Amino acid sequence: MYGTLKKIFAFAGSKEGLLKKSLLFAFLSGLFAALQFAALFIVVEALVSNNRDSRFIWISLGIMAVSLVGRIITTYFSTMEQTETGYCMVAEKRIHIGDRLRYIPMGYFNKNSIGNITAIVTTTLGDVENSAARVLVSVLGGFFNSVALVIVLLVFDWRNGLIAAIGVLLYLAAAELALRKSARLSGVRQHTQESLVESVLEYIQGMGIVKAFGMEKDSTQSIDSAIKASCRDNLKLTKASVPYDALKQVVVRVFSVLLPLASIYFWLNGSLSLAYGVILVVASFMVFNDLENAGNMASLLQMLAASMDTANSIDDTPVMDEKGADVVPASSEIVFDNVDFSYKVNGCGADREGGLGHADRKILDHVSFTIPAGTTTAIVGPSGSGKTTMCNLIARFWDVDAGRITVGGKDVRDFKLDSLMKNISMVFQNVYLFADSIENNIKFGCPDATHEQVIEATKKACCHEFISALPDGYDTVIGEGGGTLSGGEKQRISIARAILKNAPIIILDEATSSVDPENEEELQRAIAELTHDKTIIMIAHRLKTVRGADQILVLDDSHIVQSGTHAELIQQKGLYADFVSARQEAIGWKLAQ
Ligand SMILES: Nc1ncnc2c1ncn2[C@@H]1O[C@H](COP(=O)(O)OP(=O)(O)OP(=O)(O)O)[C@@H](O)[C@H]1O
Repeated sequence: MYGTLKKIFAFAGSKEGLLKKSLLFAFLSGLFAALQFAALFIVVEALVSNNRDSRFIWISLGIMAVSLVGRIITTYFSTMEQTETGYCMVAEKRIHIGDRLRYIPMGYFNKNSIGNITAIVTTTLGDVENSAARVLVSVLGGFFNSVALVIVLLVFDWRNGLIAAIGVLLYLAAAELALRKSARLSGVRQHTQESLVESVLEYIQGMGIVKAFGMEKDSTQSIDSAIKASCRDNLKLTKASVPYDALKQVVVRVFSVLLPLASIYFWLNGSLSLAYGVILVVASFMVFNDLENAGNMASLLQMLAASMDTANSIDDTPVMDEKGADVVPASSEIVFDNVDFSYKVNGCGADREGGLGHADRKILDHVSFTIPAGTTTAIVGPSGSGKTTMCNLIARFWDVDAGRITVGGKDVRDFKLDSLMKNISMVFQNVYLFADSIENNIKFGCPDATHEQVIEATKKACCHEFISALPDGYDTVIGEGGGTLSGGEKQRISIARAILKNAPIIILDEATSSVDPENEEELQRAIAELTHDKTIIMIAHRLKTVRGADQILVLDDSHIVQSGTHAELIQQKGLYADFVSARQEAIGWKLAQ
């Protein structure tokens, strides 16, 4: 139990002080409660000795009043501090996780699916938020109070005190056994809870496909089994604690009877006064009442500890930014120097410890090339050859396994991610827009931009007109993922975002999906504005774009198999010429028009 309590204090982080304050108030509340005991003693002794002096009644009432007011005030503050601790420490943790995720290699998101992370940030931390501080204060407060009462019993009559102490120790032993038993099961339950959230998310996200293929019935199978697993593990956890709960009950019941019986016995044999006897009978009920409350809460401790372990597990993932510095590169030249890269099947891309597992496929094998500053480089190659991966490595979504990638002569691993990304704008094929206003989506990489700057960017990206025509214009809130806009509109908004950011390097994944002619023309104009005077690396699908590039890199089978201008490559026999001649019938990549 000590380890679990320590974990909660550590989890509280900068809010540890608040937690301690809350405990202090709970402890004071216990002391005020014990005052009732003194008041009662005064009354009982007056009754037993037939003392009719009303002063005793007034003193007793006065003590009772102090006890009551003291309890109300201390309980109020203890509850307030608990609530604040719960919300604040979890808010801190959520922000910390959010920050950390920015610096974790993308491979982590493969291993730990989005559902898993969502479960941690919502349900797992929700449990901690609502109950960690309350449970801790109730458990520790309860134990403090019962120990304090045992001490009082020892002072009044050591024999009764000893019996109570044995009862408390036996109860604590049973509670510790219960905690140990639930430790393993709590972890399993935590895992099934995460799987449940994961299945629900997947079910909702895949609803469109499910409907399109009429698979509604089959698609619920995974969610059904996740619900059943969650139910099974919750039951297992509860059932596992039943014998220990019963044991705790036996201890409480036996000692609750034993203590008053002992007081009566000692009074009958003349070794205890009547007043002491009555007080000891009352106190014996109080000892086990507090202990029982604390013990019931203690069974939640292990579940909370498991939740905290899960939330902390994100901290164990190595981040990419630890050695980075704020670098302003001398130029926007990009160099791949003997780069090797493969996705790790059992780890993330940045994990370079284990070498290649048997199922790891090398995506890049000793790849070297230079993209001079201010030029356009088109990457072409069959589907799955690694074009996107190559672009993502420049932005350090993953780290290379061997060799190095430099920007302006500096290894990208020497940059802080923020300072690297100041130099790069990425325009993806699948645009993601946040459930926020159009203006905020455009300002995403540049939050300090003015409205005028946003309009200037949208005019260049050919999207000002359609945005202005929307009922709320730039304040229009778009659905999550940009669901309420067409593909072409989303693409142009993402280009406006990149224009506003004005980074010297543009990584562009050209749209393959057929855009209608009107959109197509506007899209090309937007791209021309974006890429003006920049260093561009693009995954090109259209022959027109490829032709205009200063350099074409043909990627196949983990190597750059050809490089040069269109005119040079078309002269050579090879993959590029084959692809150009195959045109529309191209096997994996399309050169439209
Ligand atoms: N996150 C990932 N984890 C594991 N393997 C991946 C991951 N992303 C891509 N791959 C694999 O790496 C290979 C290269 O993928 P990549 O997306 O870079 O190719 P591409 O040339 O851009 O393909 P396309 O033209 O179809 O978009 C593919 O076999 C792909 O399945």
